[in-house]
Amino acid sequence: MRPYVCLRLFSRNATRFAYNLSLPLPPLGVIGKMATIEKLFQPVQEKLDDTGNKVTVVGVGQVGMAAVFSMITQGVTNNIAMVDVMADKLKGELMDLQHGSAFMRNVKIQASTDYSISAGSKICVVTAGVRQREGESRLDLVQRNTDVLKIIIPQLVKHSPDTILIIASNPVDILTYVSWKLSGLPKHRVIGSGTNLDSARFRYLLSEKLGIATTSCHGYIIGEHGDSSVPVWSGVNIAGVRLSDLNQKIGSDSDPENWKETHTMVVKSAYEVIKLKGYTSWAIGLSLSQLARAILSNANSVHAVSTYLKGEHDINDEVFLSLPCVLGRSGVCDVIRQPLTQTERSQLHQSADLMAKVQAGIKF
Ligand SMILES: NC(=O)C1=CN([C@@H]2O[C@H](COP(=O)(O)OP(=O)(O)OC[C@H]3O[C@@H](n4cnc5c(N)ncnc54)[C@H](O)[C@@H]3O)[C@@H](O)[C@H]2O)C=CC1
Ligand SMILES: CC(=O)C(=O)O
Repeated sequence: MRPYVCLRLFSRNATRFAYNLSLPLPPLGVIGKMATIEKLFQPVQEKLDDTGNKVTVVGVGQVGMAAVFSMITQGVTNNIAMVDVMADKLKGELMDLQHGSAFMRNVKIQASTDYSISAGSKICVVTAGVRQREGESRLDLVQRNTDVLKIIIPQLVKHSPDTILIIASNPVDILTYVSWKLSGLPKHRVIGSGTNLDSARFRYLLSEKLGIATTSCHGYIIGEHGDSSVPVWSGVNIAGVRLSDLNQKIGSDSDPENWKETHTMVVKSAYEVIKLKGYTSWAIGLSLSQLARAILSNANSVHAVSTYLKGEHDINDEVFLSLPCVLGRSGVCDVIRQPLTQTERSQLHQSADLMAKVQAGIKF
């Protein structure tokens, strides 16, 4: 196997990059014997490579690169490995980031088509696979992306047996279930990006309607990331003031103010962006970065992510859907027991039934 060459000898305390170059390079020791470098440094001890916060991102397409860019510019990690099947694309993305090294804070970035580069990752984010074309639903991608995960997941677990998987590839809830099955990891270490994105879209749209900051609008979308997602109108609040106390019909068909439309817009969001620019990337990249930060910093913060749902809200199937979860260093620590209305509960059950039906048709 070709060596991975870390260029840190040439850029001490700057951003560090490695790539499995097509030509074998001399080992580090040989580079280190260059006269100028020998004159510059008095070696005291070997440098440690482990930063304790390594994240691997599989798939350097629109979503993967938005996630990488968010994580390194927001200081979530300073140790990223990127894996994809397209060697040229990988190298191009690596070089492009490398040219930004003067603007970053000592980030180590590696890229390879070989999964050994992912070894020792605290988190592996999976964004590989096909995306929807205009008019396609997320569920239309299920078998194609299951086949992609069959290649990826065993490799990730082989090289990082203690890792936490964050799945973003669609249909994300089904593929989180597939990853859990393929990985053999405990359920708290397999997480789908789920409705963290839908909830963010919801909060943004509420903020536009109310004329206040997105961060001051509190509310969760649960269930499926996508068409059957469930808005928890009963919990939407501003500074603890529940909108459902002000408008008892909020979110229902009979609401004269038609707040339901806000959720409809959330569901349509991805389709609209895909129609306009071909894909969605920035918001999911930021969402993945937030989830990685929660885990790496052991934040015990609450996020709507896709998790193992059997036993919650009387769901009997082995499905992964989003509920608000406490995320920390070991993955999902708690599922928040939201009190749901009868309508919200029955919508969640419909999502679960749909997931179970789709899962039954998957060829592993
Ligand atoms: N969960 C969410 O909220 C969101 C999920 N997505 C999903 O994320 C996925 C990726 O979307 P984009 O980045 O836009 O697609 P893209 O086509 O830009 O990138 C996909 C990448 O996966 C790579 N890939 C394919 N097979 C692979 C394999 N076996 N091993 C390693 N890499 C492989 C491709 O070479 C490509 O670079 C899609 O399934 C999309 O639907 C997209 C947006 C939001
Ligand atoms: C594509 C997708 O899943 C999203 O942007 O919500």
